[in-house]
Amino acid sequence: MDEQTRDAAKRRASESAVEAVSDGDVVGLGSGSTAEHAIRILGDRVEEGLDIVGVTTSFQAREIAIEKGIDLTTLDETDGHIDVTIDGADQFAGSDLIKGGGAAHAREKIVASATDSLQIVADPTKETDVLDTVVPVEVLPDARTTVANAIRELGGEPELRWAKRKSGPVVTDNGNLLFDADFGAIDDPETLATEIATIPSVVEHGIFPGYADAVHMGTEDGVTVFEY
Ligand SMILES: O=C[C@H](O)[C@H](O)[C@H](O)COP(=O)(O)O
Repeated sequence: MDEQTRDAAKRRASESAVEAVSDGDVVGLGSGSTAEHAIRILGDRVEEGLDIVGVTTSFQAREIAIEKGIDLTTLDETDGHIDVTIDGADQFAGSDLIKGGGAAHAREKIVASATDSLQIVADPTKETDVLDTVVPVEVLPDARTTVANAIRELGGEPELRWAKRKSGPVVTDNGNLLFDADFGAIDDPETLATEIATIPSVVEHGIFPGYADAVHMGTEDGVTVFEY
């Protein structure tokens, strides 16, 4: 699938997911290139009269939402409740997800866990039978060596994520560092999720076991919707 076809598939997935949003909803706004389509489409609907407020998951999502004129709020103001969230994923195996390719997974998990209905938008390159892409792990900077050792003890190979146009590591929106940890095929995502979460000073990791309520997978000529 070339980049243009893939981008069109991402947009089709987003058009489908936006149908899950109703007037009056508090909407979680995800991060990444696929969720960007969804935020832009929602912005167009708001201009046509759709009445929603958004809760953003990253600096990126906030910038796009502001540009598109979507009113924003916070989880503190909505009593920790979100009706529907539209977000992307790096991989999905049924309702199990790996997220954080854009380093936004900590805020994304806060928003997802506060959400009644998590709608995932993806293109076909994200679908897999068994999760096997790297797991992003956000850590407090002082703990990078101890967390790296603990990841190795769990069978993973951690690599500090390096910035592309800066000499040094990626620093998350929360001011932390990030490992991409290669665990190979992850047969039991729920157990690994719990094990990584219990490492001291891990802020959040990118395994979202059983989180998706629906995955909208854009294809070359349509959309396949998986509901869980
Ligand atoms: O941290 C980033 C998020 O988890 C994204 O939703 C995920 O990486 C998918 O991004 P994209 O739609 O650009 O592939």
